[in-house]
Order: sequence, then structure tokens, then C-alpha cells
Amino acid sequence: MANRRPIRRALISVYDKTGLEDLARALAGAGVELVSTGSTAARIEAAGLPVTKVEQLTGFPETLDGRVKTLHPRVHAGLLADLRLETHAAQLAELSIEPFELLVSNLYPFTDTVASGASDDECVEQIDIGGPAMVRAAAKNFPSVAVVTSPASYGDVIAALAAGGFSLDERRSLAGVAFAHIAEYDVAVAAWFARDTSDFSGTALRRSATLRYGENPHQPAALYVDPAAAPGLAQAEQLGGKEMSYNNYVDADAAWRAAHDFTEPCVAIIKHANPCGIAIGADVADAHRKAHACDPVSAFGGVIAVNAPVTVDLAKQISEIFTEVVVAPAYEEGAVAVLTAKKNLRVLQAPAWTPAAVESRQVSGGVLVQAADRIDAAGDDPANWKLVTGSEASPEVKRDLEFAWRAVRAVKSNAILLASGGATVGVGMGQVNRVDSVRLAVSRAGDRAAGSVAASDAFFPFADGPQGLIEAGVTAIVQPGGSIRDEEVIEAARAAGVTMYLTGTRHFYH
Ligand SMILES: NC(=O)c1ncn([C@@H]2O[C@H](COP(=O)(O)O)[C@@H](O)[C@H]2O)c1NC=O
Repeated sequence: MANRRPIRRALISVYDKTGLEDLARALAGAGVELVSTGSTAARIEAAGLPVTKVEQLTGFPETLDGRVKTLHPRVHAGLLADLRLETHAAQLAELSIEPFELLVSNLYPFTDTVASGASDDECVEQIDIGGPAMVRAAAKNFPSVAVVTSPASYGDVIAALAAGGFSLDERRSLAGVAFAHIAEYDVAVAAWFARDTSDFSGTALRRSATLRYGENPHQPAALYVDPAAAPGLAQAEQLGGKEMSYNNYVDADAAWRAAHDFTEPCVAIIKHANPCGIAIGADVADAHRKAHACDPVSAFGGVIAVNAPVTVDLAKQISEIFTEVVVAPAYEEGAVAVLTAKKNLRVLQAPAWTPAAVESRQVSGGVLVQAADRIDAAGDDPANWKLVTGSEASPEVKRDLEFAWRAVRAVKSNAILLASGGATVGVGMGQVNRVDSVRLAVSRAGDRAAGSVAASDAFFPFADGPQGLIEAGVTAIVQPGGSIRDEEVIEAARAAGVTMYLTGTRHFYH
């Protein structure tokens, strides 16, 4: 049963006055009595429409610079009376209070005020009190009242007028939207109050896509966006290809971060959140050739991120290799057509990379929150590296060491990365001891290990790690240092005449 409630009386109190006159005209035209606050009422009146000012209803002036306008029993009883109950209807009649069937309200712009750099007093003044009170009241009372909190929904109001009012299902759904709006607002206010203590952390997420499934086909999954966060991969525009999957998002995010750790044209190829190849080049096509050459077997079915516009040359290269996703900030003319000719290749254009300030991870019963790892610590600047063995690296070798140090951050710990000529040549990842990561990196590099440089995401606990690199022909190593056996580790490099730098900074990535 639709259970529509004809709209006879509406309360309108909006900060954002977009579409207000058209809505008021439609309501008045349908014979709806309009009750409204201060400047909302003035706008309706100026449009030549009849309106009852809220003060006439309450018999009380708007006061305290607008802090008290609608906070009155005549308003709230009209919003909260459950008209399924005869007792409520009788009590309203006794008090000569008319019920509302519709509330249209949107709130003071707290978040925008904070973002504008306003003073604390100005921000506090923009915490809406009367609006949320009305919205909550109407939403709770959805069996009797419909509530609309966004100008985007005014079309639905006009459609409902023609249909004889909102149905019960529609009112319930509007109530859910309204409570979500209030929750988002309150999270922003609470987070602002906790900005110095960090005692509270809240995120109000909105589902933007239902995914086919999660990490595995039996896991339902969805993508939610955080309207308070800087846009990123979650807001990427898909220009072609199949629907993005859960694993595509995870890998694309890892690739997107990896590619943006470089200012030179860079391509990162990721599979299962680990790099099969990362390279910088003269242009993006060159970078891709080098990244792909690192491990062509693993790059099959990979996710590719590019930190600069995709050229037609790069698009042609990618289209020759089975690839799941390409993500880039832009595409040069003709490049999208080349890529979208591959029906299954997902082509994404993502907003400019903005590193998050904090990141979180679910644990049973809670969430771990940390400042995000960035590549801007003192130890990430080669000028601050400490040479502990061998001779100072040539500028060319130093460039490769710096590249390796930046690229190793994209490798899951324990991470060992061999590089040569601005490209990874062997990556050892995700092992539970570092010497196995060394073996993996060296075996993947094969002949290319000889003459390459190596980076380790954390210190070597024993000399066996560097020993494995030295035996494979690695000429220079960069690592954080800090092991109690640093002397043994350094001695192994010294004995072999291998250059070793300590960064003093670690980049675990789990
Ligand atoms: N104080 C109150 O009783 C009150 N009642 C409604 N408001 C807000 O006042 C705004 C509309 O005011 P006006 O019509 O004067 O532009 C709306 O954003 C509404 O959420 C109030 N303002 C703040 O709390």
C-alpha cells in the first residue's frame, strides 16, 4: 500500500536557497500553506507567493542573532505528531497546532566555513542547531512527515505533489537520507572539536558503487567514497572497459601511489599489490618499456599506473599486453581510442594525486590510525645519506640508488629491490625473512643483478642479506641501518668493496 500523505502544510528553512522559488511556486500552486524562517520567507515573499513567517506561528521573535528561530513547541509538535495516533491528533487540536506534512531544510555551511580559514568563533556560529533539530524530528516521524534536505530532491517533491503526496516507502527513504546528512554534519563538527586532541575520529562514507564481489567471488562488496577527503582513485572516471573489481581498486591504488613517488615520467605495474616493475624514463612509453621488461611474466594481467598523460605510443604498447587496468591523470588525443579498443581493459582517469594525511586499517574490535608514510623524510633525501663503506657513488649510480629507494616503498615488506638505469630489474617481496627477499630479487633479476644497485626497506638483521646481493654482483646498497649487527652488515660490504649508504629512515609497507 502506497499510504500517500497529501501535502497541505510545509515548513521551509534553508541556508542554500538554490531552486527555492521554483519549489515554493510549485507548492503554493498546489495549495500548500508555506511556513518559513527569516531570509527564506523573505525570498518566498519576494517571489510574490503567500508565506507565514515562523514568528507568526510561534508568537516569539527570531532571537539571539538567529540562534533561536524554530526551536519552539509549535514548530516541533507540528513535526513530531504521529498522526496514526488519535491521541496525538487530539492533543494538536487542543493546542491549536497544525501538523506539517513536509519539511524542507538544509543546514548552515559548517564545513565550508572551516575550509575558508574562518576564526573559531565564526566556525562555531555556523554550527546549525535548529535545522538538525527539525530534520531529526521530521525524519523520526516519517510515518507522518516527509523531509527533504537537498535542492537536488526538489524535483521529487514536485512529482510527489502530482502523485498525491509521498508514499510511506518514500518518506522512510527520505528519513534515511536526512539522518545520514545529519550524521555527516555531526561528524564534521566533532572532528573539528577534536582537531588538537585527536580523541575522536569519524568518517561518514557514501556508497558510490556496488561491486560484483570482493576479494573472492563469495564476498559481497561495494565502494564507498569519503566526501570529506580529497578526491582520489575512488572518484576516478572510467573511460572504458569492464566494471572495476575490488582487487582492481586495491592494485590500482597501490600503483597510483607508486607512480606518484616520482616526478619524472613514471610507470608502475602492480599485481596483488606488489610491483612487477617500476621505471622512470624519457617519456611514459619509455618508462613503460623499462617497467615491463623487469618481469614480463608477472606483468601479464597487471594494473598499470602512469603519473603523466598517456601518449598514443604508450597506449599502443599497453594494448599489446594483457592488462587489467590503466590509470592516469590524463590521456593525449587518440590514446583512449587505442585503449578502449580492448574491450576488457579498464581505463581510468583519476584526479590529481593528493597523499592522505592519515591512513587507517581495520583490526578486530577497532581501527588502527597512523600518519601516512610519505617519501619526504630527511632520510629520503640522498643529500642526508651516510656513506658507510666503499667510495662515493657516481652521479649515475646515485640516481639509481635514489630511484631504488623510492621504488622499494611500493614493495610489501620484507622488501629488496634491484635497479639499473632508472628501472627495477629484480623485486623480492613479502617474505618473512629478509634473506629470502634477497634470493627472490636476485633470482628474478638473473644476469641483470650484476652491476645493479639494491635498496632494502628496512635494516639487514644479519650479514647474509648483503652477502647474497654482493655475490650476485650488486655494486651499491641503500638501507636504513639501525640493526644491532650493523657492524657485521657493513663489514660484509666493506670486504667486497661495495658502496653502502644508510638513510636512517624505514619504509615498511604491510
Ligand atoms: N536557530 C534555529 O532555531 C534555527 N532554525 C532553523 N535554522 C537554520 O536557519 C537556516 C535558514 O534561515 P534563514 O531562513 O533565515 O536563511 C537553515 O539553514 C536552518 O537550518 C536555525 N538556525 C540555527 O540553528
